[in-house]
Amino acid sequence: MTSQPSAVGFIGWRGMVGSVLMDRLRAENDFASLDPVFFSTSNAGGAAPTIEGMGDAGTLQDAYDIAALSALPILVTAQGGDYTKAVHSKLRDAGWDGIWIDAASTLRMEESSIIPLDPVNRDVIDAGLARGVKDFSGGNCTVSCMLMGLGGLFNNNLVEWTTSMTYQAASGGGARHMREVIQQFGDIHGSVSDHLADAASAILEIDRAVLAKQRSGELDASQFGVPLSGSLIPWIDADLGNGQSREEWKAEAETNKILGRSGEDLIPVDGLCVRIAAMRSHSQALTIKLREDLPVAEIERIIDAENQWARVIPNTKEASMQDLTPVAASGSLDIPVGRIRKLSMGPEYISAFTVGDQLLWGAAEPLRRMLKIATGTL
Ligand SMILES: NC(=O)C1=CN([C@@H]2O[C@H](COP(=O)(O)OP(=O)(O)OC[C@H]3O[C@@H](n4cnc5c(N)ncnc54)[C@H](OP(=O)(O)O)[C@@H]3O)[C@@H](O)[C@H]2O)C=CC1
Ligand SMILES: N[C@@H](CC(=O)OP(=O)(O)O)C(=O)O
Repeated sequence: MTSQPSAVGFIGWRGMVGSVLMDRLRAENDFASLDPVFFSTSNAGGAAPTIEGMGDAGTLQDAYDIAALSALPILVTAQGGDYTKAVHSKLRDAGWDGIWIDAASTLRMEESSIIPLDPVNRDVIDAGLARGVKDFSGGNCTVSCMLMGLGGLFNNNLVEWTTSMTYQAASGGGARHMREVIQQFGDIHGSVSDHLADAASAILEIDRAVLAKQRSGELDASQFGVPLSGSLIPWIDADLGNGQSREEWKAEAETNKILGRSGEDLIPVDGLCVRIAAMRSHSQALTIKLREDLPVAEIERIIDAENQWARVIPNTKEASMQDLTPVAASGSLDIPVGRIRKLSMGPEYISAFTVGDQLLWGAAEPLRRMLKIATGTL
């Protein structure tokens, strides 16, 4: 017996996160068990995206039409926080009790919501569904990628505390930020290309010219505020006024919410979040205080065994350079975890370095899998 496809409304499907989600849904043939309705905030009445094997795609519905949205049992949105703020409470106030699956942070820390990352917290998701939770907000990209890599240590209750120092890609800001980084690199190159073509030209002269360009105010820095290419920005998201950025605050708050920990069980997680000119993979260097002194080989085994995506990279120069970089991780669901070694502070202190595609496990993939859980296909 074949079951009926599940009706699902998609909002934000053509944005950057939404496009990655659509690619993953297509790649996994998920539309075979879905009856999708596509919405738009800007082009209602336009043509809906074509899905192979599904016939006429029909037209786009108005993403602000509460009645049209309410007709569906599941809504998936990657439209953004402003959209969630504008629509979610209207839907609930109108009595809609469907499942809301969201990429935005707006509802993430609400008591009524769960942060889905099922390879790490399937138990939390299932318990939530059983008690009637209806709102599922995907986690912060850095947090989700960190837990996908190091979930084995957390879920085996081995982490006493951790610091995470991040190296976050331009994509975390959005599509325009990615373009800005490439444009800046191009403009900087253009300002010294004559010197570069001459192998005999003095490197300090090139360096001076690059710096002059970066400081000239001529580079378009309208997205990041200051030049990022050939530099970095040691602050991400809002200033909370206590010395901490909002991105840094999310590390502890969201990690513990994902793991279902609170009160005395809360694991301290803190560090600095830094923007670098990588494209779409976030990296982070961790110092972890373990609850016990375990051999490195056992730590590696626990990390590797936790899920099919966490992949231990041997702590060698060659392997780290080949397999533990944003270039290596981008476009892949694998989460490489390397540089695992004991630190000189004591036998329970280890380092680790992990990289993850922030548009896959950091944004789209937890939503895709939550949709499958909600429709009973995972
Ligand atoms: N960027 C990231 O790294 C992450 C983002 N998120 C969250 O996901 C949400 C969406 O982010 P993101 O995908 O980066 O946002 P985008 O700006 O890429 O897309 C958002 C919406 O903008 C509209 N839009 C306007 N012009 C265009 C265009 N030229 N191409 C495509 N879409 C266009 C589309 O709406 P319409 O079709 O209705 O016009 C689209 O759904 C945010 O809430 C963000 O917080 C979560 C995790 C990571
Ligand atoms: N703030 C993240 C991206 C993001 O959208 O995060 P969040 O989903 O927590 O708002 C970054 O800039 O890399």
